[in-house]
Amino acid sequence: MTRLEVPARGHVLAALACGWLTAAGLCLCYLGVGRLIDQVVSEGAIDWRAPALMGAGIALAVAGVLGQGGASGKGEAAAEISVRARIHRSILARGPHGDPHAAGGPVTGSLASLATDGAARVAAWRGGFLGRLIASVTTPLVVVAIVAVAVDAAWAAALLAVVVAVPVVVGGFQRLFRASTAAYQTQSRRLAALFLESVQGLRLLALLGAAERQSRLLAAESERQRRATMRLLAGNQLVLLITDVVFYGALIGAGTAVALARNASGAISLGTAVALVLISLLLTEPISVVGQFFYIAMTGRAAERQVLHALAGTGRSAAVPPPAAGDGGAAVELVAVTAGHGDGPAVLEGIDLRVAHGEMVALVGPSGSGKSTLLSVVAGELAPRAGTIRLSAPDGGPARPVLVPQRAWLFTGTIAGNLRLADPAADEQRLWSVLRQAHLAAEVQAMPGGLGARVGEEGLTLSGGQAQRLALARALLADAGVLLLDEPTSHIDTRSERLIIDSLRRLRGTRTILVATHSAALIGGADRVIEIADARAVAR
Ligand SMILES: Nc1ncnc2c1ncn2[C@@H]1O[C@H](COP(=O)(O)OP(=O)(O)OP(=O)(O)O)[C@@H](O)[C@H]1O
Repeated sequence: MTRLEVPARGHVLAALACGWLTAAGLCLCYLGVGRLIDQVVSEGAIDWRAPALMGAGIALAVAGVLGQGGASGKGEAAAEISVRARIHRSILARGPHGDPHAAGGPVTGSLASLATDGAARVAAWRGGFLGRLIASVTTPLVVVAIVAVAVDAAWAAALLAVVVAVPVVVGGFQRLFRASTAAYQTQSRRLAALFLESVQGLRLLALLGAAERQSRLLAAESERQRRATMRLLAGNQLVLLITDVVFYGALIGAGTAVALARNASGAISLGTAVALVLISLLLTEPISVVGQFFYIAMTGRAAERQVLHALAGTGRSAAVPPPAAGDGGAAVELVAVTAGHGDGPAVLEGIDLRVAHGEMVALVGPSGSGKSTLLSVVAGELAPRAGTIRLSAPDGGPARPVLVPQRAWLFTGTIAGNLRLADPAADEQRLWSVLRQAHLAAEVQAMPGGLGARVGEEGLTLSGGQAQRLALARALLADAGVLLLDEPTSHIDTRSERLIIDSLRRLRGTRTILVATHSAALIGGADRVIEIADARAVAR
């Protein structure tokens, strides 16, 4: 997996350094304790050096802990801002008209959830936790190195061997339990699929009189799932117990045994032996982060993979070059354009089309003939396989297209929020103006909260016609010279159809409009009708 670029490297290194500082401080403090014991035992008096050593050690450890907390917090904040900004840019790159279900790309709604929860998880892992994790895992090596240099090389060498052997033993135990985790996941997936199918086919099951049977099957499957869960939990508890016992037992036991042996042989004093036993407690530091590792790192890495996948999806669609500016003679000009989807056959072949400024052209043709494909190509969503597309403003500069897809996509939020996706700076006056142009102002005024009325999951359910007019208003707010409408009146009530057609009539002359449609009323309102048939465009 390639890694997500996160601007938290400095903070991670600072957290690592602070973790080491804490370990070094605690080593000093314990050595001070050892010295104090030696003084009391052998001299019966205490001079200033032992307490000074302890004090200095505690000060270093406190500085390390505070510094690590600060660095982790700052790293997490920096990472979260950066990841969230990249996802926001990716959402904006899809545009207000972006098809949330564009081929191969992630659903825009899931991008929004990635930008909130996903970004926080990635940040907690890469910005906040990574430095602490590396510090904890490497603490035993730092401690062993300090002891080797400053106290007793033999104790350090013996403990180094144990420090290296323990993770290997624990890893072996965990591998033994991997099979039970896999079995649990398979069982889980089977139950989820069964539930989903039962809910989707509920009506059919009832009609067939099979609902009772299916519910008994679900109950049996749920019981199997419960048992698998309990087995997994029991297994996990055992792994945790073994891990704890092996880590604590081996490290503290070995640390104590070697220290006592060295003291018995006269190599180190009693105080130093006690200090080494205390220091061996520091060697168990990695175990303190294992639990957090599974939660923060696993969920963070999973979120990171999703973010990378989502951003890669945007990269592909952003690779479509924007249509070139023309000479100003026509608003839209297609020359010998050939286009298709993926590796499929060409849907459009050698299309030549000129649309004048302010003209409204209806694209007609049988279903599947390529009307939507043509609009995607003009919108810059789909790169043509051959040919040229030019969009120009009346003054000769480049013109911006905006596409309103067949299914109006509304985000959970307010009416104003949905409109402002097209122009975040638009004031209320402009919002009302585009709503009036789309013949939706009166209905929004009547909604509780007006522009602040909530739509989507926790709010009002707009009718298909209202949603389509809101999408049209949003496109008008984008202030694009070329308006591309994909079947704006299909699947909506006749009143909404009439209102949309009237809106488009009023827009004629001010915007260049290409509208793919089967509606006779809409076709009747156009300046010109172009039929797409056999992959070619023919005037009708
Ligand atoms: N994302 C896609 N991937 C692969 N093939 C596609 C994709 N979108 C459209 N097609 C294919 O391209 C052809 C033209 O489809 P298109 O949607 O452009 O037709 P249309 O004229 O707009 O149809 P309708 O009137 O039903 O909306 C069809 O054969 C369709 O199956």
